Amino acid sequence: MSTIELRDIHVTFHEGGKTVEAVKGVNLLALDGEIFGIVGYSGAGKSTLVRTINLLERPTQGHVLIDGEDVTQATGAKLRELRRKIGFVFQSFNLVGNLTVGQNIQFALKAGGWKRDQWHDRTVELLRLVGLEDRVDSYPSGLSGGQKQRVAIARALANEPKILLCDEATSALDLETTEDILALLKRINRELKITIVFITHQLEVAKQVFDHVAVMEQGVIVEQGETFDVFSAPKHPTTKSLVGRFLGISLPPQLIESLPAGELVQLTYRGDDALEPLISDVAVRRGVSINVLHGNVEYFGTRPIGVLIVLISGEDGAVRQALADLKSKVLEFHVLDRAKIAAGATTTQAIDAAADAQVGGVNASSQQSQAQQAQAEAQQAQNEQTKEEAR
Ligand SMILES: Nc1ncnc2c1ncn2[C@@H]1O[C@H](COP(=O)(O)OP(=O)(O)OP(=O)(O)O)[C@@H](O)[C@H]1O
Repeated sequence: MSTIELRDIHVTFHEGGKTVEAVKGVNLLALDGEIFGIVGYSGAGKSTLVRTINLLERPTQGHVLIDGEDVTQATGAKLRELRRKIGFVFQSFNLVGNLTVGQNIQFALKAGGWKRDQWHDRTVELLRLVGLEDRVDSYPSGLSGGQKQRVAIARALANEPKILLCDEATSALDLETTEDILALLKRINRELKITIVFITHQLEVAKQVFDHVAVMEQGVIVEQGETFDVFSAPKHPTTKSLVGRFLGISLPPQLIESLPAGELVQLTYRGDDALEPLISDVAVRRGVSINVLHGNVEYFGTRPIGVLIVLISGEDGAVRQALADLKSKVLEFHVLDRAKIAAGATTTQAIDAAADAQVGGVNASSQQSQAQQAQAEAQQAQNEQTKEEAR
């Protein structure tokens, strides 16, 4: 097991006269034996950051500490030793096509200084670990995506690393194969006590295996903490958007036309909170009707996060009070733009549209009050001029 600490990491690229600050002052601590996830949209700087851990990318500034030792300046034998301690699994598997499965693994064993007479037993041991002992003589072209990734994982474990870095390791796989690979990585993490840093844009992955998670955007970590805490109460717009897209449930556009008048609202809540009694309580107390139109619950580890779309109808003042009651009790509360959904938008787009309309409304009303004030000032100037003329 190993801890990984990144202190104030910066990575700046200079390319074709342009400067790209891919990572800007990242601090991160992955604990001994945990699975630490980094999530974010494409271009956020995740790959660049994770590559600084084994110095495939040298930080422009900052420090990389493995088990408390500052390795940032490691070169030569020290660097080779560091890389041996850290396995790497890529999205595209990176197997050598003209070598068999066994030879791909032996390539790593040779690089790691294993004696030739140890290769066979070690290869069998590794392939057994990933459930592919019968494919030692197959070529990568004869394997499925999931099998290729299993071989890549076996190869990454060849030199008994203490740390495994996974860069979008499941992004090229279908859902079922993703689950198999995640289960394998989880087993490796627990049984071999290997610390894993896993980067992905898929919350489907994050929710299943990450102990802690950091959310990255434009080279900085915008939020980090225990996975359930971060995703059940997202604070930064990027985290909200990732969660919104993941939990987002859509209403069929045709449904909107047949809905009675009322406010359409999306509520996100901790799935172990009792939301149904709350909804009926609010409905009775405020004298409104609240219809549940759609719902979804996702488990982050063993803990659920739920999302519901409800329609609240009744007298205007009562609906406003009901909205306020619900807003104070849930994690996230969004009024949906009905027109957008009727036009085929997802609920995430409808939330954004409603928020824009609100901002527009504020602007519009402030523009209106500015116009009223200008009119009042003009009227006052006119009055004073009239008084002046009268004198
Ligand atoms: N070698 C490089 N030279 C110049 N710019 C680079 C280099 N590597 C990455 N970048 C830039 O750094 C930024 C972050 O890229 P990075 O690949 O780390 O992001 P990411 O979050 O991993 O995204 P993706 O999942 O799409 O790879 C991008 O703007 C990218 O174009």
